[in-house]
Amino acid sequence: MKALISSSEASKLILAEAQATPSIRCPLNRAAGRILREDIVADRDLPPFDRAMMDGYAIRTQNAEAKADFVVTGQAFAGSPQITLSEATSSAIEIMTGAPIPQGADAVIPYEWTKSTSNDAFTLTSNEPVSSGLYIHRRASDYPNGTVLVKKGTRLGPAEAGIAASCGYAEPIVNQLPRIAILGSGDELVPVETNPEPHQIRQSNAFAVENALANAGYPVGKVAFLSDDESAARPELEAIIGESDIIIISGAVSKGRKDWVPNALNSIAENRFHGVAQRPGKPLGFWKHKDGSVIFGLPGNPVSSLVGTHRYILPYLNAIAGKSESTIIQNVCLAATVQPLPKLTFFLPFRFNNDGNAIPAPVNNSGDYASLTGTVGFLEIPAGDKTHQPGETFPYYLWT
Ligand SMILES: Nc1nc2c(c(=O)[nH]1)N[C@H]1C(S)=C(S)[C@@H](COP(=O)(O)OP(=O)(O)OC[C@H]3O[C@@H](n4cnc5c(N)ncnc54)[C@H](O)[C@@H]3O)O[C@H]1N2
Ligand code: MOO
Repeated sequence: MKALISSSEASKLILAEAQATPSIRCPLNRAAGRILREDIVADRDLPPFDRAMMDGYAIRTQNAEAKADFVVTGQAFAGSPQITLSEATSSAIEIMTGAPIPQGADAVIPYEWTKSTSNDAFTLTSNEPVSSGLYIHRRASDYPNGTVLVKKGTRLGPAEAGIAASCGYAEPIVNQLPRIAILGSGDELVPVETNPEPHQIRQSNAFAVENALANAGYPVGKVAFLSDDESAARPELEAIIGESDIIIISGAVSKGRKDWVPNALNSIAENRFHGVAQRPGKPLGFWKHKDGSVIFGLPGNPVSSLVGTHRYILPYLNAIAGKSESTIIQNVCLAATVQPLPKLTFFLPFRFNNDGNAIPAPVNNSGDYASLTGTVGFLEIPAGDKTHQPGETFPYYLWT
């Protein structure tokens, strides 16, 4: 490891390598979680016609004021073209939610406000005021044709997918997904379904990191394990680098005798940094391969791997995807005192209290992943000496 660099410097060096992935058209039903590379523009007024907001009767309000009996002269259904309310006094059209308001009608009275007097007649029984426009969702009252409804750079969540569909975007232009590989390392690791020997542990980091990425919209294409024996593992490492855009190696990046990964990477890729003044996750490293792929070396301790993923890898993925909000980092108020670390940026897990302030929830050490459950993410506390007081604000990152 070289001299430690600061967390913000590490982030800058990583983001300096963030080149946008190509834009592609993707069928809407497979675009969930992708980042829009085009604006979604209304191709018609929203709503596109005056539509009924209740099941009931479309009438002229002047007749309602007279407390007249109404005669039903027709029916209007959603999906049927607009019809006309006859000019005869007291005529009404029975109408369903979503149907076009008949020509000549200016209000919809819900069934609940009426009583049938015969098969095709009713009276008004409610004292509710019936004003012009009642239960009519007016054409263009939400957005006129041509309005940008969702901006380029937005993640396609459920609402955005619905909006894109209603505007005719069957195949919106979105980010192409990078090919991501996660590599675990360490001879102590055994598969999750195994009964470990006393000196073994079940591998957990790849699951945690893969989950974090998948939840954020970045599915992982490959997960593999490297042995601590460099000569056996190195060809596999090189093959995986050759077929991936982003390689995340968890473990074997520190100073142990079997921590061969950093030197191996140094010989095949350019090291941008190795060692960050932070806790947890000090031995974090970052390499750029000449064929364009990037390699993150996450420290193997589970808390360090997860914090590094959220603090550095997800912002990189958001940047290459073109996500516009990726640069916005929110701040939260402390609900309790926090002692910073003198020389290291401190990533401190926390929970929200009922007021939305942060209750620190420190882990025992960076192997203590069980303490993360119940936390929502972590605070970023800069290096310093002075105890921070409740009410002071700090940036935070949420688990995905
Ligand atoms: N002399 C020094 N020793 C260490 C330093 C240092 O600066 N000088 N840094 C320490 C810090 S901080 C960390 S963090 C660790 C990181 O070490 P490695 O990245 O080399 O990780 P490993 O040694 O392979 O593993 C650490 C720990 O995590 C467990 N592990 C690894 N992979 C997984 C996995 N996939 N699932 C679950 N658990 C995993 C592993 O068994 C170890 O217990 O180095 C310190 N040492
Ligand atoms: O910095 Mo290491 O990630 O704490 O154990």
